[in-house]
Formats: sequence, C-alpha cells, structure tokens
Amino acid sequence: MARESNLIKIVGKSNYEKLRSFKCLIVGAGGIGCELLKDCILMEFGEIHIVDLDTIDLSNLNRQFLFRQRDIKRPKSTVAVNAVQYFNNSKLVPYQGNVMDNAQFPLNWFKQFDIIFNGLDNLAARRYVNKMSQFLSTPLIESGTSGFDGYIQPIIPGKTECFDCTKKETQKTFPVCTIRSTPSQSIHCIAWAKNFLFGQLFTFDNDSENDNGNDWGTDDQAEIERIKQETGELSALKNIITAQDESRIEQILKKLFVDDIEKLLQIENLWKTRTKPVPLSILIIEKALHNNSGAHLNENSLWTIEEQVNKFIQSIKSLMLRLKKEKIDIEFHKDDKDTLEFVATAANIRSFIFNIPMKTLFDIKQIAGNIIPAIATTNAIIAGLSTLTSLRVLNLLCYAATKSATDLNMAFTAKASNLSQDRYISNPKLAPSNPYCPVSSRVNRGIIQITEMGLSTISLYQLTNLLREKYIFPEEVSILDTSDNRLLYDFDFDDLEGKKLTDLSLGEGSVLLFSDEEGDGTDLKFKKPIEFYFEIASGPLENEILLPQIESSYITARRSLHDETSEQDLREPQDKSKEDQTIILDEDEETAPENKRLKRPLPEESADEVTEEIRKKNKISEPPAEDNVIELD
Ligand SMILES: Nc1ncnc2c1ncn2[C@@H]1O[C@H](COP(=O)(O)OP(=O)(O)OP(=O)(O)O)[C@@H](O)[C@H]1O
Ligand SMILES: [Zn+2]
Repeated sequence: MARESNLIKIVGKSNYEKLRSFKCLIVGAGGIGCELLKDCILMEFGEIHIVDLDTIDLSNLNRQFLFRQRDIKRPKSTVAVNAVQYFNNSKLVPYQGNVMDNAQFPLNWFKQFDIIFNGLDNLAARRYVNKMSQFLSTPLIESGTSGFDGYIQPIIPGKTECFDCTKKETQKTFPVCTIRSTPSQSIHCIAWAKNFLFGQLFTFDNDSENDNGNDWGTDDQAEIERIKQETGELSALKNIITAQDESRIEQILKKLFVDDIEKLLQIENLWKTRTKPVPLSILIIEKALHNNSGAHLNENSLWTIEEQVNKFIQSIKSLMLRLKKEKIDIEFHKDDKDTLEFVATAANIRSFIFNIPMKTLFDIKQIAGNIIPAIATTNAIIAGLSTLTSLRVLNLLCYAATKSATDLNMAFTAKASNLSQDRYISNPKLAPSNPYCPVSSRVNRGIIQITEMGLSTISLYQLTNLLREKYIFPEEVSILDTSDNRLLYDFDFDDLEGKKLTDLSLGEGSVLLFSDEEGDGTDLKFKKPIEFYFEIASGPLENEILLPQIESSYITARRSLHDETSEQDLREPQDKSKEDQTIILDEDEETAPENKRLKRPLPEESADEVTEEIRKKNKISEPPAEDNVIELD
C-alpha cells in the first residue's frame, strides 16, 4: 500500500512497526477531533480510540466533515468511525460518553494509551485529561482553535509545562461600574447596550438584576447612588417605548447620551485618572432626528456618528412597533436586525462619547452574539500539527531524534505568539514545568489499590493513619476528595473519621489529596501533598489495601501563613475580575479549576509570574483571548 511505503520512508521500517503497535486516544470528535481521526488513520496508528459525549448537530456539518445531514442526532464518535472505514487500516474504537466519567473511563482505561490527543472545547475536560496524563505520565497533545487562530501544546508529564502551568483566560464578566460608568473598551459598551439598556427598554419584567446585588466593583458611594438612580430613571424611558410615542425619541437620546453623561462627569473622582467622556452633541441628535433617509448601510463599513444616531432612531421605532403589536418581551438576537442594530448603534454612540473606537455592525454581531466562526482550515492545520508532532513525541523520527522533552515544539498562530508578525505559525520549544503549578509540580501522585472489602471495612481514620505512617507525614494533615472539592478530614474537622470509605462514597475513580497542614515552624516547610487515585484491585490484597511507593519530598513556602494572596493566585489563576463580577455576558460558565484546595501558603512568585519568566525566556506569549469573551474551542 502506498501509504505504508510513504510512512516507512518517513519513519523507517522499525519505527513503522512501532507506530503500528501504538494505541492513541482522541478526546472529542468535533471540529478538531474529526481531523485528528483522519490524520491518525493516515499515520496508521495500530489502534485509535475516540470519545465524544455528544450527538451531531446541523451546525456541525460545515466543518465536521465526517458527518452528513442524515447523521444529525446520532453519536459523533460512532458516526465518525463509520465514516472513515473505507480508508482505514487501524483498529478503531468509538465511545459515547463524558471523558470525565470515571465509571466509564477509569484511570485503568487511560493506561492502555501511548499518547492522547485533545480535541476539546472546554477547560474542565481539558484540565481533567491533563490530570489523567499527569497521573499516568502519558504524553498529551493539547490543542485548540478560535477562528483563524490555533495552538498545539505537547505535554510530557514531569518534563514540560502541563495545561495548568499557565493561566487561562476565562474572563466573561465585567464589574458593574465598568459597564455603567467607566467603559474603556468597546466590549464594555456592547455589554452595556445588550445586557443592560436593551433589557431595560424592551422587556417587561426588568428589575435590574445587576442592581440587586451589592457587588458593584466600586466603593465610590456617589457612583453607586448614580447607578441606582439611573436604573430608576430608565423606567420613564420605558413608558415612551410602550406608549409608542415617536415624538419623544429625542428625549431618549438626550437622556442616555447627554444628561446621563453629564451626571457622570459630576462625580469628579471617576475622572482623576481617566479621560473624561464628552456628551453627544445636541446638534448631531437634532440633525439625525430630521434626517429620516433610512439609507442602506453596509454592515462591514464603519458608520459615522451621524449614521449611528440615525440608525439608532430607526431601530427604536421598529422595536416600539413590535413591542406594541406583540406585547411580549423582545429578546436580543444577533440575527434579529432590529435588535442587533439597536445594540450596535447604542454601543457605538457610547464608545464615541467615551473616546473608544467604534466597530462595524458585523464586528459587533460577532461579539454580541459571542461567536467566532469555527474555521475548518484552522482545525485541519492544528490537527495536522498535532499528529505530526506526535511522531516526535513518540520519538519516531530518526533524523530529528528527541533527546530531551524540551527539544519538542509547541505551535501557535503568529497572532498568538510574539515571535513573528509576518508568518502564520511560530513553533517555539516547550517550556519546562512551572515549579509552582499545583498540578504538575507541587504534588506527588500515586494509585491506591483497594478491594471492595477494603472500602467497606476501612474507616477514614484508619486510612489517614496508614497514609501518615507510610509517607511519614506530621500529625496535622488534611484529606480532600478532589472530584467535588469535599473536605473529608483536617485537624479541626474530624466528624467523618469514624465512617467507612464506602459511606463516604469513595470508590473506583475517587481522587484524594493528602496534605500536611503543619509546616515546619518559621521555614514553612511542608511535605509535598500527595494525590491518590483509588483503583479497585483485580485480585485479593493483603490487608485489603495497597499503598503506592512514593518518594516523599518537601515544598517550601516563603510567605507568611497569614498572607493568602499568592496562594489565591496559584489556586485560582483564572480570573481576578470574578471577585467583582456582576454582568454576565455568556452563561456558558467554565467550571472552576479542580486544584483549589492546596491549603498551602505559597511562595513569593505566583504561578503566573513564574510562568511569565519561563515564557519570556522562551519568548512565548499567551495564546490569544479574543476580546475576553470567547474561549478557544
Ligand atoms: N467531557 C467531554 N467528554 C467527551 N467529549 C467532550 C467533552 N467535552 C467536550 N467534548 C466534545 O468535544 C468536541 C469539541 O468539538 P468542537 O469544538 O468542534 O465543538 P462542537 O460542540 O462540535 O461545535 P460547536 O460548539 O461549535 O457547536 C465536541 O464534539 C464535544 O462534544
Ligand atoms: Zn503544570
């Protein structure tokens, strides 16, 4: 077969045999996953297993090329495998299920694979697979795309950065004060127009949810009072809308874009370090009110401020009419021309006032609709890079032997990397593991073998003592069940001590974090925490439990026990703005990282700072975060 002889030319006869004996796992059979499956087949891996929890949607068909109209509602993994049969020379095994379901996919199941490819679209699953790869020291090739951008990151456990070594952008929320008083980016104005103004004017039940909480993102009382007052004032505008009183549209414009801005300007504190907004000129408003041309404007060109105001007026008129006719709430939808034009022009007029560049209707549609189009070509490129890189990860290229894991390369689109502005892909060397990463560095790992009998006879107290003795931990320890961040035991919480492990719902797939709570006086030296995976033993065990051999080591924290700041940084590297979040732009929330629970005072440098150092050394920038709204797929 031509494919075979070509592969032999690339990797050599004996490495080709190895390739034929390797088993790979593809997680996700979506945009990247379909490409990965095709590529792994062309590479002739011996076995290819593919997992996806989902069924096929109409919207998948434009890029998930293994699926057809007739496949809609059928499981992605099995359809993908059926679709490739005619050019397949590997053993293919599809699974429909959530890769995080440890009943269907226990650690033992992951053990069979020589390499794992991620084709996922969410952080929780990526983190989980990353952890499994760390538990088993199985290489993982992580990847993602967003529009024309994408990245691949080979992860060699114990040697290179893991998925959790760097901070991931998940910001989807902004403080109320930024949205309502001090916008500085166009996204803030879009959020104001879409999430606040639109709801206030065109829905009936609009007790502003944002005003009910007390988390304003500011302590300035004058600012808070003004925000509350403004919400109240909007109900007067709502009356104009419901009365369908076109003659008073001028009032709406003056209130939103002149009077409210003048009131904000009176809160002097706000403008000490910021550029002051400039209320919209009355002249512009009046001109727009008298110019009812309704000219067609191109959604890809940037409209003048006069055109924005004019379109704003037209969209209010249409929406007024609809509200009167339909008598039900109007919902924002990116494909609903009136609602989109209202939001886009309101956002742009506000941007103009706050000296922020305006955007085209098309751009605002993408942002307000939270869409970055998934592009088949990007997925194909990224999956291609993943599979090609796997040859080096598995050390199958004689002419490019991998002597050390940090010889390997990651790849980013040029936009995501500052290495080069004039080429599409940059491929810097992998960085070593971040020494402060709670997943790859600041924890030891092992597998506890236990029998069913052991689970029902061993108490938490006995387990704690066994662990303490075996790994020579001090008196004060804590045990957390990391699957749900449940504290099972610590020095001032021993209520569960007497319970048997089954009573605590521990069993196959449970992951426990065992930590030293004591520290060594002023040095703050701690036993490195150990993360244990529970595996049901296949045969009988002496004492019903077998603890793994783990070389015990210490970690040192250089900060005072009372200073929790840096600990916070490392445990929750996600999103500082969550502290004062209030406006939700996208409810498709990512779950919090699992590694929240290290009760350890942390070192001087936070994970981010260290990573930043490593990145600087390697001249790598963070992968792109488009307007902070959209995740990489
Ligand atoms: N925990 C998980 N276990 C198994 N498969 C998962 C898990 N999380 C996500 N996936 C799968 O990963 C794939 C990601 O593919 P992709 O980014 O193309 O998303 P999609 O859902 O197909 O497309 P879109 O989100 O654009 O509609 C999806 O098919 C999704 O079902
Ligand atoms: Zn890490």
